[in-house]
Amino acid sequence: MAELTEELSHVKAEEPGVPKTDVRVHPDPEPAGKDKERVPTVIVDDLHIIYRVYGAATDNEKGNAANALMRLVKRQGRPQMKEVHAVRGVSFVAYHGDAIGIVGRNGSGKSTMLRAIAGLLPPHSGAVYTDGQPSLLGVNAALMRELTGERNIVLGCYAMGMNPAQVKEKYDDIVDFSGIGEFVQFPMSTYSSGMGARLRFAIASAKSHDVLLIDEALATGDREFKRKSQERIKQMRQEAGTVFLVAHNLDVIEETCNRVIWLHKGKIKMDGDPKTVLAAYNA
Ligand SMILES: Nc1ncnc2c1ncn2[C@@H]1O[C@H](COP(=O)(O)OP(=O)(O)OP(=O)(O)O)[C@@H](O)[C@H]1O
Repeated sequence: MAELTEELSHVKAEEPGVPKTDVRVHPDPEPAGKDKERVPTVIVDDLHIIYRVYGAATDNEKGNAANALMRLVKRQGRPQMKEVHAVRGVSFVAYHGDAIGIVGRNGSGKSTMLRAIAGLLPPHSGAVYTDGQPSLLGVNAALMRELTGERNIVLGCYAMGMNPAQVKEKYDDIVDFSGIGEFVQFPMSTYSSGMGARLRFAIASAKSHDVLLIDEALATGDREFKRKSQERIKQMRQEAGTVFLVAHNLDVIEETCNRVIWLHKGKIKMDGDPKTVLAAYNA
């Protein structure tokens, strides 16, 4: 741990041409953890993520029925490849105890950045350094729809590294927290999207995470569930993890986070305390 911390601070010190942030209100906010140690958990260094989309139409080849039919008759595919530059040179450091809200308009790169921090998308250039295992909790996180909630809880807990005794100990708490009641015995394909999201959040938050990434998970819950999940996030912060939260509901971000990063067209537009950043974002 000490070695990694030293290595991370070394990397930060060497940053060459970063950051290209428009505004840094408070670039290194005080960590919210008990010990107030400034231990970096995530360093994002001039990160670029580019998607390659194969078979995309060229600009002069509009996607209409006549063109599609012609290609079908000629048995032509669409060999063209287009690039979408979703994250463009993002740099920041997150610390133990931070709960960081990520805001931005649709398509600004929020989910892409979370997936990159989780290690699910390789950087085109730049790098992400994490201290500990990041866990991404998204609305579409992979639980198995054809299996019952019960089985998904067990599998999800195993996937997070729990042993059978720990799963047994946490099981009732997960079911209670999710509020899905007797639906736990039904396949997840019978759940509403809100029920599925609640169960995913309950599973993921049953364990303390080094770095927990939450993508819109709170958006689908009802008022009571939102309150409970905010409490749980606060608790996870105190347990010294780092939480990233992407949500369009700015009230949730303001109440839950101690720092907000505003992404705009793949770049950081502002990074600082929630009140200041959200006021600018709303302006
Ligand atoms: N799998 C993909 N393949 C190609 N392009 C993608 C893919 N996923 C996202 N993009 C593009 O990358 C850009 C950023 O998308 P991203 O989903 O990260 O934005 P977002 O801020 O999370 O949006 P939203 O608020 O709508 O969820 C968009 O232009 C989007 O079209």
